[in-house]
Amino acid sequence: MSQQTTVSSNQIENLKQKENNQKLSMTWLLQYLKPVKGRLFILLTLLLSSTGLQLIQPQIVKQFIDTAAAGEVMTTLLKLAGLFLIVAVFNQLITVFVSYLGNDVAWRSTNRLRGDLLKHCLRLDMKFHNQKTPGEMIERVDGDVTNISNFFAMFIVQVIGSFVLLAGILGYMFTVNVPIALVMTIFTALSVLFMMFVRNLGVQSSKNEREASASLFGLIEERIAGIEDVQTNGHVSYVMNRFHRLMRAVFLKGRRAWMMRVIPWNTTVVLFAIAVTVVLLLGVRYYLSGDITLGTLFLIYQYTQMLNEPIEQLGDQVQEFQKAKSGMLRSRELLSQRSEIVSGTKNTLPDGPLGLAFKDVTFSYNPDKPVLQHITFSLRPGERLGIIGRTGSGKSSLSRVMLRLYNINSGRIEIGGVDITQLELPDLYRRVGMVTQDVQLFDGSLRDNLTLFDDQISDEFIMETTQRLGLSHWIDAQPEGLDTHLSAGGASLSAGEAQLFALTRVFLTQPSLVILDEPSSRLDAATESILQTAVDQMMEHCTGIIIAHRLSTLEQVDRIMVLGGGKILEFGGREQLALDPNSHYAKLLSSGQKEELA
Ligand SMILES: Nc1ncnc2c1ncn2[C@@H]1O[C@H](COP(=O)(O)OP(=O)(O)OP(=O)(O)O)[C@@H](O)[C@H]1O
Repeated sequence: MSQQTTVSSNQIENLKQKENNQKLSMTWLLQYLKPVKGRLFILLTLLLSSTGLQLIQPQIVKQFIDTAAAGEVMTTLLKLAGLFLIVAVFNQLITVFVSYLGNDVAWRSTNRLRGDLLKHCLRLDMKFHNQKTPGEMIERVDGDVTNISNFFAMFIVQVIGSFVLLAGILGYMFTVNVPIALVMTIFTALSVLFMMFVRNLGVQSSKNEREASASLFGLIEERIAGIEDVQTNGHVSYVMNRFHRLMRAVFLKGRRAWMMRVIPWNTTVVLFAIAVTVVLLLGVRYYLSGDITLGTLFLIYQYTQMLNEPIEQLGDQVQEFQKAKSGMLRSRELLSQRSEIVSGTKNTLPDGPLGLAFKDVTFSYNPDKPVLQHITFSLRPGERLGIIGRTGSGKSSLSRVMLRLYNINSGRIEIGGVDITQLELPDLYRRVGMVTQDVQLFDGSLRDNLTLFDDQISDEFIMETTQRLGLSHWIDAQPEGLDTHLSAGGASLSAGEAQLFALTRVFLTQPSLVILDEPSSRLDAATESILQTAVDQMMEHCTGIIIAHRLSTLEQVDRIMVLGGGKILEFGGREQLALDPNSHYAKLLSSGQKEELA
């Protein structure tokens, strides 16, 4: 009951956080800029210098024109030309460095965000991961952040630079000619206000675009992961059909998002054309009336042209901002997802084999379909339980809830006398081991894959364990023994070898309670009997649960549980049940329905 309360309060918290996302989307990102504030400061200083130089350049040209028009000496003109060259080259160098530093700041800050997102995803519960494909997660951890990164890189450089340049141009123009300066200011203010106003126009469509793109990645990842099934079942054309449909959605949503982003830009282009015309007409009038020199007329023209660039850059940034904002919202949304599995605080499990108790446990993946119903049983430390039952009867689910991959709906599970919800998760995982039917290999050496990157486990212990479990001849056959590099995905192991591999992995951690889900289903009879003896020996030091399809796997267990439709049909001592002709177990044994269980 208490877990149900936790779930609903988590959901409420998620909703509240979703509401706050809109307000917080910029502020929370700033924390990622904190570690790079030194670089940001240098960036800003360079940027201001570059802006200053950009403002000076037309002034030199103005001097040059006025000097030439006044018929001054050649040396003054040459000096002015030389000065212009030096300022231009220096400015270019600063621009290159500003661009480098802008990208550097963006990468440094967003890589931390990528790391936080991945760490967060790895901690989210199975219910969340069941709903998301790995491809979709890649897009969310990397694609969304790349958008934010582009925004960081260019935003800092361009927005601040553009505003300073605009302020410099307009400020100077007021000292030259007030009416022209007023026209330029009105045009600039209109353009900037307009862009502020339409800033959010494309956020939702950009978010939709990213969602469509995440689905596309999800499809590609899922189908490539199941390539064998896709090829052997002739699914290629079906997959291509789905692919084209998703591509179409990406295209349509992308086009809409693009259109929403370019509207502000196009509008400012029109505004700019009008402004240039008015400024030029006024400039010519003042020149003809002798109020300004030819050099000043050029300066006015040049500064008007220079207004275009920062305004365009601001326009580009509005687009980038829209893309980035959708990325920020999605990243923030992901970070605010809370795992339903909350770690407890106790790490007080007793040493040695651990007892286990299920007390009226009910569990379902979806509310409408109960998977485990009122399960009550207990095992003493060191006892072994064999679980049998038809496909879909809930055997694997029983082991998943024991390891807190899912929270139960009601009831209580105790390991070593402690409610598992009160246990620290790392303590639970350290003491309880599970071998499932799926074995995942990671990119790394054979040793790393067996120890799961735990360098406390010695090579001698690995070799001793693999010898007992019958995997040593396979390791010996590898070119570099334990140092052999294994590729991710498991393509280099047969299904049976993978099962031996998984068993070795779990026994290397010396668990106090071990759950073996169909440990020998993919092994031949000879290997199975060798393995059986080894597993029996190793399980002498722990409590064991064996989920089996074949009754022969269960000859050494103390107790038997028969599951059916998520309920316990029978639970008792193996020998007593075997002797009771009315028991399910005895009937299965005598009728030889060994395969029918599977
Ligand atoms: N991730 C999941 N989401 C929703 N339903 C699930 C999920 N995993 C299993 N189920 C359902 O829960 C029920 C019990 O499944 P479970 O895997 O525990 O059965 P099992 O007895 O281990 O079967 P098998 O012998 O085939 O391994 C099945 O009806 C299955 O469809």
